[in-house]
This record gives sequence, structure tokens and C-alpha cells, in this order.
Amino acid sequence: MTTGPLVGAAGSGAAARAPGEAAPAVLDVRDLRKSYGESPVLRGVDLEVRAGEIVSLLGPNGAGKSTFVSIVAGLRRADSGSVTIAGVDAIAQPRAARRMTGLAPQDLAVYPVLSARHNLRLFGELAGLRGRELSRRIDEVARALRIEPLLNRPAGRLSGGQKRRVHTAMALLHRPRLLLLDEATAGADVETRTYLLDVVRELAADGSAVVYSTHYLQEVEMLGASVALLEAGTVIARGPVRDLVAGHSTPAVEFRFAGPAPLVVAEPGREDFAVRRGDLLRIATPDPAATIAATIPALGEDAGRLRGVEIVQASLETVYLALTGRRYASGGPS
Ligand SMILES: Nc1ncnc2c1ncn2[C@@H]1O[C@H](COP(=O)(O)OP(=O)(O)OP(=O)(O)O)[C@@H](O)[C@H]1O
Repeated sequence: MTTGPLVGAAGSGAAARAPGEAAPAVLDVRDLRKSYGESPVLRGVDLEVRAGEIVSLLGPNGAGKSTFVSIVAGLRRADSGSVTIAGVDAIAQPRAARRMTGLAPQDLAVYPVLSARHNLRLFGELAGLRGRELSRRIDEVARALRIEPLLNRPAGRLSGGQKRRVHTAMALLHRPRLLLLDEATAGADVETRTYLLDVVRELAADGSAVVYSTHYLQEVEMLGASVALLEAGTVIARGPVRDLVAGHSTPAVEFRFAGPAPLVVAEPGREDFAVRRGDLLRIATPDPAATIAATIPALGEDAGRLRGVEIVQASLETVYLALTGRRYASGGPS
């Protein structure tokens, strides 16, 4: 897809660097802490995002992703820590930092009685664009996100997915050096999701740094993004998907039963790698075929209740499950 120059002025694309030279950090967050009342949410978050890099911010509900994004965007105050955006101290100089940042927050924020174009004009002006340049940028971004036919309609009468595109377009107008997208594809249909992801990839290819919070692990791979996994207030895993998969996860075999799964582990040494939840017994193993061959004879009477056996290959999802402990609570049915 050709969408035209979305972020040409970000100006830090890979072409300007010598081969092998690391791109500069656009976002540099150190030891960020934030509590709501007595409840700590961010307990010392460090995150660096380089020009041209897309970082998917993952984490369970309530992990603090939106809190992190809104502090970086200057909408909330941190208790302590530093946020530097393209060399500017975002806590000491929030206005200067905001000019380089584009934010599409999780909650849709469009003025419903104004047209989509008027919404874009307002946000473009807030970001410092004027006159012809603003009109040109509205046209470019509208083309990229396929909202041209919607521009003259009141934003309040657009569908959820159409509003989502207008809302995201507002974050892109001024070609931000740093783009913050908080669950940008929530509620979007397959087509809208495709446009949004295309635009994010193009922005990064032109040199923007992107922080993309999402619950859709598939999108991380579609974006070629690296991962920052937020859990219990800190980043517990950071890096390219392939490195995380290689370092944190093995395949697993899942045995599904009619009724509660038995905890049967036939292979010595695999006990710590088995978890049971409801009708499912899951055994992480480097050799799934051997695990199946050893486990089925050991099931005894329970073999009659066996309904299915599946090999689950190591993937970002298995890493996520292994690191956050979600879905498979160790130690029996829950
Ligand atoms: N304004 C607030 N006042 C008090 N507590 C808050 C406030 N905003 C968020 N929280 C709490 O802080 C924690 C982190 O919330 P946050 O929205 O940052 O998480 P999240 O990772 O974005 O979650 P989700 O994936 O559900 O969007 C949650 O426990 C939430 O209830």
C-alpha cells in the first residue's frame, strides 16, 4: 500500500546512519514510578525505544500500560523517574516534549457534533500545524486511513471503527517523532485493523519510534514489533519476539479430558512443567512426541476420559502465558 509521506519530517530514518550504527533513542524512560493512593502501579519502569522501532507494550489488564502511556504523553504526573523524548526532558519541559509526541489514547476522544475534518483541524492546530500544510496533512492521513469519504460527516455519527480511524489520524497529523497508541485496534474490524497496522509500520519505516499497547499478540508479529512485557509494575521481558520465544518458552502438550484432568506426569523431571486447569493437563516439554508416548499409557483408567491431545508450539503466546502465569495456574484446577 502506498499512503504517501506520513512522517517525512521525523527525519531520523535508517538511511542517514552508517551500516551497523544503532538508531538513536527517541524515548528513554528510567525508573518510572507511580501510585494511585496507596496502590503502586508502576514500580520502576525502564524502557528505551529507538527511531524506527515499534515496541508492543503487553501486559494483563490493570498492569499499568495506560498509566505508563499517559505519563509519557504528559497527561499524568509520575511520582518519580525520568522521561526523555528526543533528548528533551518531558517532565521539566512537557510542552516541548508534547510537540514531538502523537497520542491516540484508549478511550475514543472526538467531538461528536463536529465533522471528522473539523476534529482533525482542531487537533492539527493544537499540534502547531496551520493553513495549507494542515490541509495537506489531513488529506494524506485521511487517504492512508481510508477516511476521506467520512471527512464531512459529524464524528458522532460514525461507527466505532470509523471513529477509531479518525481518532488515530489525529495522533499522526504532525508527524510525531514518538507515536503512542493505546489499544489502537480495539473494536476495529479486520479491514480497519489492516489500515491501522500498515500506517504504524510506515511511520516506523520513516523513523518514528512507536509504543503500541495491545492485547492482540498476533499484531505484535504482524508489526514486526519488539516486546516490552509489563507485569506487577515493572518490565519483566523486553526484546525481539524470536529472542523471547527462544529464551522463555518450550513447546507443550495439552491433554483435554471429559471432566477434571488428572495430574499424571510419566516422565521423571517433568513434574514442575505440568499444570492442570479444569479439564486440561498441560506439560511443557522439549520433545512433545516422547511426552505423548509416555503419558498416554500412564493415564490408566483416566485414558477413557481423554478427549484430545494437542501440541502447542512455542510462540509469543506461550511466552506470555509462561511469564505472566495467566490461563494456567500452577497446582491444580482453579
Ligand atoms: N485514575 C485512577 N485512579 C486510581 N486508580 C487507577 C486510575 N487509573 C488506573 N488505575 C488503576 O491502576 C491500575 C493500572 O491501570 P491501567 O489502566 O494503567 O492498566 P492497563 O494495563 O492499561 O489495563 P488494561 O489492559 O485493562 O487497559 C489498575 O489497577 C487501575 O484500576
